[in-house]
Amino acid sequence: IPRWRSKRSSPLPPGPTGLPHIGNILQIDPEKPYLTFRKWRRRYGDIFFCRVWGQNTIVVSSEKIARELLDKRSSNYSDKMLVAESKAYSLDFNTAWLPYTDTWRFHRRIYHLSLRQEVVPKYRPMQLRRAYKVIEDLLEDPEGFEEHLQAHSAAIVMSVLYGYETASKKDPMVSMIETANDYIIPFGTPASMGIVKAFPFLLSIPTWLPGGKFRQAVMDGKKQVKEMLEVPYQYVVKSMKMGIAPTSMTADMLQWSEGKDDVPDDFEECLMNAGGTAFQAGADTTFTTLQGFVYRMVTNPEAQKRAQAQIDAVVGTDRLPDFEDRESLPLIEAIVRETIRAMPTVPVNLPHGVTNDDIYEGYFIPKGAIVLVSTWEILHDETRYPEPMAFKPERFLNADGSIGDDMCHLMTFGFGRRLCPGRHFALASVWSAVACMLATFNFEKAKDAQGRDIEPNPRWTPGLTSRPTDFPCRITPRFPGTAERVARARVLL
Ligand code: HEM
Repeated sequence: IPRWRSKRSSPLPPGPTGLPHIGNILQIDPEKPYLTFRKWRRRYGDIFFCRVWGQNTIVVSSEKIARELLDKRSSNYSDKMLVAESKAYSLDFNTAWLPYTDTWRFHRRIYHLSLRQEVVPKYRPMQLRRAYKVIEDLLEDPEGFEEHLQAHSAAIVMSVLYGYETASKKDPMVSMIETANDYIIPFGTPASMGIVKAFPFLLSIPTWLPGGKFRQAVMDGKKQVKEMLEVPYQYVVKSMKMGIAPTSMTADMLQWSEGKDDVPDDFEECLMNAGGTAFQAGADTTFTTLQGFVYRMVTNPEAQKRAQAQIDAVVGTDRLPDFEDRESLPLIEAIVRETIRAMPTVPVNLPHGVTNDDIYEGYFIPKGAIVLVSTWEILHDETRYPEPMAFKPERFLNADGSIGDDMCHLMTFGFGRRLCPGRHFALASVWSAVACMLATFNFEKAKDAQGRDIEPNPRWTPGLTSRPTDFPCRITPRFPGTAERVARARVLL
């Protein structure tokens, strides 16, 4: 592939040679792309160039370059590519796939009005109530922890978006959304969209031909997406008519729009789409982070004990931690940060599209390219984090035990104008669940029939988020009377 140059003849960043048409796709580890990027970073440096299905791709592995391009030059680095392809899949409802347009800006306005830092504290009682429910679920069925954390994350997000209270087991609304997710997640990756870009006939062949299975899946998926967007929205509209809708992003925005004259014509569609996006963006990510926390606790008993001792000293054993305690519990904060540093929830950031040709440090960055930030690589830089593979929450503490000012965990929420609008809410959800679980349970290795520890050897899920799964562990209450403690906390909430 010729390394083409700009008029000013600046070279593209260096990078691996690829094959015609498909580029470097076969060289990239599909499950752990950040490991391939690590190899290439060592060879080519903090900014390198590759092609994925003919898509020019710039990969950034340093915070300095990510900030320079995506934050400081954000007006040029906030677009999206594959716009026609995402439409073909009916994924163009999703904020994260929208190009840099007024529709996208209005989606961001919705999130800003309802999820900004000053607004999210109103959801704290709900977040705590949901954290108490996790304690109850773990008391009843500790082995099903993965399922409980997943249900918890979905519940908390359904509540903030729609004021919808999920039923305890297999909620019908959540199941419906998850069915749509089974379609959206595999189809929604840049690689699968790239396949359609490369072979557009896949979407037009009759369904009964062999390749037609693909087309059938897309057709079914479109129906599921439509349902996923409309049903929860209609639920809020109906609850509002009945005067029983609790506060939520959708209810607040419907109220906000009443009597306003600067509301766009497609307001309803935007609100539906913003809700659908935020469920997708928020439930799986929160679950992934909490699952990562459990794994780190099982494998790092010392860190766990120190955090529990701090909770016992600050909170005591009568009540449960609440947000008022947050500043007095620096170790909990440090554990959350280190959990995310050790395996960022989103290890490689979502693609940002380049609007106009640009030059960075003498390298040409072509219009139409996408920029990926390898967050995992930045957070495993051994010059910044010695022994990067070790779990050490104390990295984030000052010498006097107070929390330090390295907020690197925020990088897992992205950069620039596309930065995750749900981050304040998400971090509060994670904090409350982590603090409540550590106050009440020990997380230990499971034992085999001979009473020996079973070393957890999790599988890390591939995809946009990566979480440890399929590892056994033993979750036992730290004190007798935990159920009563939860019941008391519930009354006092
Ligand atoms: C631990 C939890 C979460 C993580 C790690 C996370 C991470 C991310 C990341 C990496 C992006 C892409 C940013 C970029 O392109 O630079 C993103 C975008 C987004 N997130 Fe989150 N997120 C989380 C929770 C949430 C929650 C709870 C919500 C809403 C309730 C949410 C809503 C969104 C939306 C709407 C976008 C698209 C933004 C855009 O393209 O303009 N996220 N998130």
